[in-house]
Amino acid sequence: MGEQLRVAIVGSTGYGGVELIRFLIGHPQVQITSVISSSSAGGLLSEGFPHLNEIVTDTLDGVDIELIRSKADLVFTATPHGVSSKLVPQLLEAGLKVVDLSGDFRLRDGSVYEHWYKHEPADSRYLEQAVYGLAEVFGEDVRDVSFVSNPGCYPTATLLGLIPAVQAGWIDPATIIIDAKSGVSGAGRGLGLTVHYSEINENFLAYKVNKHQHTPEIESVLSRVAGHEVTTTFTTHLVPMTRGILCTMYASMNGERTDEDFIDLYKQFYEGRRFVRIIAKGKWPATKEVWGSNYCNIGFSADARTGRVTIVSVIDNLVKGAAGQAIQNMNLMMGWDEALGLGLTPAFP
Ligand SMILES: NC(=O)C1=CN([C@@H]2O[C@H](COP(=O)(O)OP(=O)(O)OC[C@H]3O[C@@H](n4cnc5c(N)ncnc54)[C@H](OP(=O)(O)O)[C@@H]3O)[C@@H](O)[C@H]2O)C=CC1
Ligand SMILES: CC(=O)N[C@@H](CCC(=O)OP(=O)(O)O)C(=O)O
Repeated sequence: MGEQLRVAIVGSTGYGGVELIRFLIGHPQVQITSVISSSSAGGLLSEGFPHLNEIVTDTLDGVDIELIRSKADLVFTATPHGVSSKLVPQLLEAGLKVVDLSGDFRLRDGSVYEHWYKHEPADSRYLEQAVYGLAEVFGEDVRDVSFVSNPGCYPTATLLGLIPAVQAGWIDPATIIIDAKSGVSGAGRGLGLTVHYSEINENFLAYKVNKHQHTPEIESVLSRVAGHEVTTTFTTHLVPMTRGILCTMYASMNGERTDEDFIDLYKQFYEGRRFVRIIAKGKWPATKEVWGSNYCNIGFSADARTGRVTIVSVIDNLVKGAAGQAIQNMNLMMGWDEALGLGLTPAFP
């Protein structure tokens, strides 16, 4: 075994951060050399996360660029929107490789970011430098680069489900409707009324309707694939479960297609990509089939009666939607097998 890559995690006390740690502990080419917290430096990570007791014994470092530079070669920034935009440029200037999990570098146009995220955008030089890491589609772009912007959780499930059909011209992009549902860990570890047990338990609600910050990310990628501007209706819902995203997507078909046609098209598109699984005809993906794993499962029904296709995709928001895809991107950046360290089997039941 060659020398291991030294990795630091900023935001290691958040849900994305601890999920990165869970996978990176088993990564054969990586050593975690710094777990970082802006509010608990000097404390033990495992104090707040007893599931890591006697597994991770590290003391939390503060956010100190010089210290990070001395300890690490690559940094995962699992930090909130508005924090990454300021922090990542400093890490890049220090010569570090970066995979950012936030939304701060996913949109090239700073004014679009400001409109949807309500934060000041990052400097345009760094927005231009960021490579969008939807691994199964743009994985080649990521090879050998030093800065990857990890896709959003909803866009990952949505785009993996839509891109092959849009690229083939089998659906009319103008008719796409995306009906997305997420478990509450998608909102992070911070406390708030919407994730309060007594308010989300036995409840089910739509939120950010026509205002969700992932809308421009989905539209810009679909526009890139379609070759013309695409707008979509994208509605998010909160489900009383911990992990998982399920997206149901509808679009009008161009021409007559069967379920088998869609299955064949998608199997061909994702050939050799181990983390996308196309479900057999007549079956529908469920979030439990991907729980705790980096898989995305996709199923179809092409309806001759309405001329529309229904596409359903599922991911674990914390894995394929965040930490897992970030590690997949690191693997691609380093020229390694994309599945390294990503333990393939979902937890069931
Ligand atoms: N949860 C999910 O399913 C997904 C999340 N994401 C994105 O990943 C990022 C992390 O999300 P998630 O882990 O859920 O969020 P959490 O709220 O659980 O964690 C964020 C962490 O960031 C740290 N942090 C806060 N402010 C600062 C700061 N100024 N400097 C450095 N660190 C700071 C906090 O730790 P401390 O106070 O210890 O520093 C906190 O634990 C976000 O941008 C989120 O949008 C992306 C896809 C899916
Ligand atoms: C359930 C829930 O609240 N989900 C979050 C998902 C956003 C997220 O995690 O942030 P990114 O934009 O970095 O992907 C939301 O809808 O805003």
